[in-house]
Amino acid sequence: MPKFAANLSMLFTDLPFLDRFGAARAAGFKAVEFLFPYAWPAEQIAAQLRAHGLRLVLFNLPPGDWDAGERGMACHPDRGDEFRASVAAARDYALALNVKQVHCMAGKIPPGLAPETAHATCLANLRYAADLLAPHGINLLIEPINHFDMPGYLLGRSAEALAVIAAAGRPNLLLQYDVYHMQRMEGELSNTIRANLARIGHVQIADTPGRHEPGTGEINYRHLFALLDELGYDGWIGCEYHPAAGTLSGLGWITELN
Ligand SMILES: O=C(O)C(=O)[C@H](O)CO
Ligand SMILES: [Mg+2]
Repeated sequence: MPKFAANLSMLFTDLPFLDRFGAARAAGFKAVEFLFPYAWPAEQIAAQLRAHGLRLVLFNLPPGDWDAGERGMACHPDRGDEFRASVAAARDYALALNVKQVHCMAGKIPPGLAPETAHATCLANLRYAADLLAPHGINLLIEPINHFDMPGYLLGRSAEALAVIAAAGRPNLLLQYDVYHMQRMEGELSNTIRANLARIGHVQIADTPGRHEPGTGEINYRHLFALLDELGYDGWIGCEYHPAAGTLSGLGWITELN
């Protein structure tokens, strides 16, 4: 049976952030992930993980001004200092929270910038980040994100992200394969997973339309979970969906589809 991590940025959102850890454990999760830890001292989050016997498996580098619509800055040529500071901040939290994978959002292509320049900037920044994290045994992940939800995002298809990973030549730079985004952008889920398993460091799930729990839409998750098992995927699967009608009432898919 796959290992599922509760995404605390999308599940249990009726509770304050620090209360979501205990709720996830009570619901049966042994691991969690979320977008950003930076609004809380690492010690407060570590205390929640300890208190509930949970493992933190993923969070993101600081994304720039999220509320203003920024989604990372790795492809922004004029934000090098800020990017390097964001990597250091993520490294410090990852060490304090014993996290082995962090997600670097590539960013939206700045208006007027040639896409080739954005890609070259992103590549150089990812190499820098991967090298800073490697001595600590931390993987850096990049995730293609669908252009319906996030227009202008640099990486939209698995092939684009895999090309960046190949060009970077860093063994700790891996793919975050979000089944929801990939279904919306390209389909070919089984074949893509099968062909690229060695490059996939983390999987995330939601169904479409609606980005709700597995079983609510068009994706055959029973088939995909069996495939991941068959292929020997031993990473975590982040439950990154908006529950259709409450987190607890929407967890039945875990037993129904596995
Ligand atoms: O949106 C997603 O799928 C993610 O995983 C990012 O971390 C946040 O946009
Ligand atoms: Mg995702």
